[in-house]
This record gives sequence, C-alpha cells and structure tokens, in this order.
Amino acid sequence: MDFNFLELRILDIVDILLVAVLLYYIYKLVKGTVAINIFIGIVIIYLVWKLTQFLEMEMLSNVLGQFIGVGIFGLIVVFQQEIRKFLLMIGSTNFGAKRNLIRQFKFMRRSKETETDIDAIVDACDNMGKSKTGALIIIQRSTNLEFVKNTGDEMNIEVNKPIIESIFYKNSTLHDGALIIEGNLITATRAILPVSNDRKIPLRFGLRHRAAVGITEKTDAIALVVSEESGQISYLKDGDFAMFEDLKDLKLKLKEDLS
Ligand SMILES: Nc1ncnc2c1ncn2[C@@H]1O[C@H](COP(=O)(O)OP(=O)(O)OP(=O)(O)O)[C@@H](O)[C@H]1O
Repeated sequence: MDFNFLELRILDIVDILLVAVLLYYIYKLVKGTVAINIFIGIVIIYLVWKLTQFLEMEMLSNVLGQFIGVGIFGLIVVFQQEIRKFLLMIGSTNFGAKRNLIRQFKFMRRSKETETDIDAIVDACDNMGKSKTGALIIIQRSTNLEFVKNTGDEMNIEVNKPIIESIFYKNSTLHDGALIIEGNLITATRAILPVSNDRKIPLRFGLRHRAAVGITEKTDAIALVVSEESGQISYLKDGDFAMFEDLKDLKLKLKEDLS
C-alpha cells in the first residue's frame, strides 16, 4: 500500500515536471508573437464559458460549448506554425545531450582538439568589428543544427581566425548568411536561419540580429553577431542579448556556456 502511495507521488511529480517543461516550450514558442494574444483570447473564451455554465445561461453556454468542442481543430489551424516549430525543436534535439553526459566522466573528457577555439572566434569578431565587416556565427550546443546546415553549404574546416575573417570578407562568395560551428569545426556557411518575430527587439537591429535571436530561441545554440553598421559584437543565447563588459569577459562567458 505504502509502496503504491510512494509510486503515485513520484509519478505525480514527474507529471507536473513534464507539464512545466511543456508550458515552458509553449511559452518560448509564442513569446513576443501574435500567438500569445490568440492564446489569451482562447483562455478568456474558456473562462466565459465556465461562467455561463455556472450562471446556468443555457443559450450562451451551448454556443460557447460548441465552439470549445471544435476548438482543438481550430487550435491546430491557428497554431500551425508554432506546432511545426515545436515538433522541429523536439525532433532536432540530441536526446540525452550526449556531449554533456560524456563530460560527466572525467576520464572520458572530450579531447583538447574538439574544444571550440573561443579565442580565435572572438579575435576574428574583434577584427571584423574594427573593419565593419558583418558576421553571424552560430555555435552548436546540444540541439542538432542539421535543419539549418541543410540550408547552406556543408564544410569541414577547423576553426581559425583567418578562415573566419576570410569567409565574412565582403567580396567573399561565402559571406552571406550564417556560419555554423560544431566543436572546433566549421560545418556550414551561408546557412539561412529562422528569423525571430519578437516585437521587443529594438528596431535598429536588422535581419542578421533577428536571425541570431531566432535560432537561439528555437535551439540551445549560442550566437555571435558583428554589426556591419556599427562594428559592435553581440552575444546571444536563449533568444536574448547577453551582456558582457569587454572581449575578455565575452571569452570567459562563452567558455562557461560551452563547458
Ligand atoms: N535569416 C537569415 N539567416 C542568415 N543570415 C541572414 C538572415 N537574414 C539576414 N542575414 C544576413 O544578414 C545580412 C544583413 O542583414 P541586415 O542588414 O538586415 O542585418 P542587421 O541586423 O541590420 O545587421 P548590420 O548591423 O550588420 O547591418 C544579410 O546580408 C545576410 O547575410
């Protein structure tokens, strides 16, 4: 009896945690989009329906009841985009975050050469900033970025400063779009990223920055952007601009986030 009680409690906790994770992902998807307004609209209709039931207002309750009854199909139509992104997000996650799991065991630590050369990347960004060369660099963490790599040209080159700079050099055929880095390899160039429609992004930021916000809100990748206009370097993670004091601080933060 006691055992069943305990089992039920544990399952309840798992259940609550799973719902929390689900709500978090739904929030991440609808954050800053018009979908949040639709979602609020649906909640209001549901509450009014419950109120009409409570007050026994039969006619209105029936009409709203019918509406709620077919609501699930309506939801699929209205949230088609978000459902697509959600499935994409689940499908492209490396289950078990293999990399992190392996790193738990000290003796199985990743070998030095697969560690991302942060210094080379940040120094390249610094040089590109000084010469007002626009750049968009995405570093993969546990979410698989195959779906964006497919939109660009696949590569297999070790990360180093001159190569990054020459890829983004204005006359280079590879400068457009995003550069994808996995471990210490550049695995794609000219990748097209999903653009965020978060209305909170300041207007001075154009598509390059919106693309960096887009990929970091849909995956756990991190992004570095060098603005062609101002030469400023931005660091993005979890769909937000992450603050840093200077290049040294940026390197430290990147190393921390990639460890
Ligand atoms: N969805 C996208 N995926 C990848 N790269 C993109 C995407 N959209 C735009 N870019 C890249 O960003 C470049 C510049 O875009 P835009 O000028 O709108 O950006 P921005 O944020 O204002 O940056 P900057 O400050 O450098 O002008 C494009 O030429 C392209 O290389």
